Amino acid sequence: MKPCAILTDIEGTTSSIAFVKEVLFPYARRVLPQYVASHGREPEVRRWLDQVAAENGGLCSDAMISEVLLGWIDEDRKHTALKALQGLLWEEGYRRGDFKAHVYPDAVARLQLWKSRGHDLSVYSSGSVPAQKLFFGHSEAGDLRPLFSQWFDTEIGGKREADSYRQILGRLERPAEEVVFLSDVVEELDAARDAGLATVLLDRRSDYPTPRLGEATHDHRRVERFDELSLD
Ligand SMILES: CSCCC(=O)C(=O)COP(=O)(O)O
Ligand SMILES: [Mg+2]
Repeated sequence: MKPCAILTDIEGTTSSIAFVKEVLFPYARRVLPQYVASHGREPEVRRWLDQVAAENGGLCSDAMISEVLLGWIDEDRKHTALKALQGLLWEEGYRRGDFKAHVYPDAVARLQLWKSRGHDLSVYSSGSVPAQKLFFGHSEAGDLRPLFSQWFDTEIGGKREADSYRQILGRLERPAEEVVFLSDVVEELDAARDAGLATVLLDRRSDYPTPRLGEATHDHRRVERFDELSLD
């Protein structure tokens, strides 16, 4: 088979939702107020804090901005500013070895196989690109960053918007029919398909105890594990 490109989501697809919700988010919640107080004047941090303040009626203190961000963590908001800040917060935790990122063993094995067969692998996640690189650089299976050639986050556009996938196709320099998008979220797959990509729903039993079977809820190809997915 001609080598193709695989574009994969992270949370719920290569990796468990529980790890993100039970390890990463509580860690970010715990360290955020102190981090904002200590690093809030650094331009890379200030840029995002100012964006949050402006979008919330011009919040006038960093303590108020922190409160908004803590609320967004609890709501699992996929806001670009929050995601960028979370990447900065997690950096020290990964470096200190406080946690390693979860990646399902079936995903690791299949990604390695596809890579060895010449398929091109890229990531598209709501997590910021630096957060994605930390995640795969400090995974339970070791440093998986060399598997991936390109990384995309919501700076290219929202994951439920077809235009984001059109932008990504331009960066991959491939026709849509050569690209397969893997995700656990039906609305993301709908948007990718609108842009012409092939789509596969990852419907992992540990994350989604009630199977999202076809017809009534979606009409994407559905698998529960990466090793059910053959590209050949
Ligand atoms: C890779 S950063 C940690 C996960 C995260 O914060 C996130 O929002 C992941 O969302 P996804 O688009 O990968 O489902
Ligand atoms: Mg996901």
